[in-house]
Amino acid sequence: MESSYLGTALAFAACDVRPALLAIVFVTLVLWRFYVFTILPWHFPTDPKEYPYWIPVIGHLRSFYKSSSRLLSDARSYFGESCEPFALTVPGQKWYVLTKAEHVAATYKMEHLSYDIFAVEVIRMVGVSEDGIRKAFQEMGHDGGPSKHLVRLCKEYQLEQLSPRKRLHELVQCSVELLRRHLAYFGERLQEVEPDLIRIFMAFETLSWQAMYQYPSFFMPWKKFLRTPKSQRIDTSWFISKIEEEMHRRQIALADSAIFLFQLFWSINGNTRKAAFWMLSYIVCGDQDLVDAIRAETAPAMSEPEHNGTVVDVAYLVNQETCPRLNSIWGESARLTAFAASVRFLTHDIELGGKTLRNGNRLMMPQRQLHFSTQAFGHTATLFDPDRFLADPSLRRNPSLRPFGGGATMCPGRNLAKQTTLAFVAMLLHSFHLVLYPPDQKLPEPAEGKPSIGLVDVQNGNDLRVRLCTRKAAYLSFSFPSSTTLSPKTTAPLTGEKLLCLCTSNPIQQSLASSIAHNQAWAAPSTRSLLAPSSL
Ligand code: HEM
Repeated sequence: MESSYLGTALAFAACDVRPALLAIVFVTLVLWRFYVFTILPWHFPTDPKEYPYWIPVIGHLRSFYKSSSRLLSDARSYFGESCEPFALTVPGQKWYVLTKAEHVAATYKMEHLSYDIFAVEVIRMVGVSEDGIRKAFQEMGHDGGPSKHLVRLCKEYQLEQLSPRKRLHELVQCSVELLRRHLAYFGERLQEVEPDLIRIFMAFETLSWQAMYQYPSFFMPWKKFLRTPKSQRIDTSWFISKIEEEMHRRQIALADSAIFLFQLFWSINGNTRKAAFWMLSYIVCGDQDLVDAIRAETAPAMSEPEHNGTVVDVAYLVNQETCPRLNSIWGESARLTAFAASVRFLTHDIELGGKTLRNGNRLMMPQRQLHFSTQAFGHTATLFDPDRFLADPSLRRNPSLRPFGGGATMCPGRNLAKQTTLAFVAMLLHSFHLVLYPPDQKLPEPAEGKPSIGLVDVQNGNDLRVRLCTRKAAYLSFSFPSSTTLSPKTTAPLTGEKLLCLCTSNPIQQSLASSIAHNQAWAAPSTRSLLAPSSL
């Protein structure tokens, strides 16, 4: 009898305790929130204000992974669109966010701010062993010069390979002349060891980081590439050969070297294909006059088929004077689709816009916030305007325009990306009539929620389908690799109308004609293309 009283009393107590506990937790959180987001800012008025959150340490983790760009916009409007530096906690780490062009420009000039911490985090995340990381960051003398670590050397070699006055020309020539046939950086060997590389790479990009943990075999092609005797891959670029020599000198294990090479492959190819996709999407979804205007403007750059030199005069295409509209569209599509952020680590306090940004925290400069600034780009900032940079060429130098980042980490591949993309777009428009099929498609939606390290991906299920009809067989005939069995002169399929999923077109590696010749990009409306991101 007594025990049943006790049981009932305990049950009541348990029932009563839960709401009481909840109340205590709630009151504690309210007090903590009041202290952190009201009292502390009052004590430290020059510290950037922090966007409030409810769960300590976790901060804005959930909203960040749901849509980082939405979180940043929400935070900005919370602070009244003031453009002052503000702070965000994403888990356990405080990030200062800069959305004002002047602050971003000032930060890019602070070359002493550190980036290495992020380089190590990424290398570790993609699976390089601790031994590989140690060897990569080991300072070693080189050719009698000062001691440098591999990541620094890699950057210097990239700059030499990609600088217009140095080795860029050879790379662009190779990329454009053999647009689809060559992996310009790695030569043909990489494609030979893994013919399915493009599809695997796009699958990787879709699954992003998860892919590396789930499929360690992903790095196999680069291992096979490294194992291939150099005499069998003499078309490897200068840059890749130098990095390979350096990794060998440092005795970096094969598995780690393969991951380093993969990372380079990723940075070289990941964004360029998206640039071509978005640029073509804007053009094809615009009106026919735009297509005609670009064709007329770029026509002098297209050489005659009998001519044995380059198919397309890239210098003519990238020149603002000779091709102002093409260049305007390049700038505009990069402005609208750049979703990355430059990042820095604060190794000491800095002053910016009257605020003190404290040592030990991280700094983020998100491009999208700058690119959608109505102050810089007017009330149409969120809309595509093909003539924006044509009407106001000074916008090209506006400090709010940062599709390639800036300062010490500014993208060294920007010239290569622009040249190959414009060459690809011009070749495509001169080779084909492009018609939306089905006709009522809208511009694909960007996958805004997905974190990006460059241009935004397309939203799942948003591929654009176009019907291609050949205009000039001559350009196509150039596009065919000699190895393909479908010779340009004899191939029947090219005379008819065909479907191509634009997403499949990797301008450097795959090329339009190769896609068609290998039947990879053909897709009946009911058949999902193997390569379309949404089908992976
Ligand atoms: C449209 C195409 C491309 C876009 C939008 C793009 C964008 C970017 C951005 C935003 C950054 C970070 C900048 C910063 O932190 O401030 C970056 C860095 C980098 N990009 Fe690109 N990129 C493109 C193409 C390329 C190509 C073709 C290559 C190589 C051939 C390349 C190589 C690199 C490298 C090595 C870095 C790291 C630089 C460093 O840490 O110092 N990118 N890119």
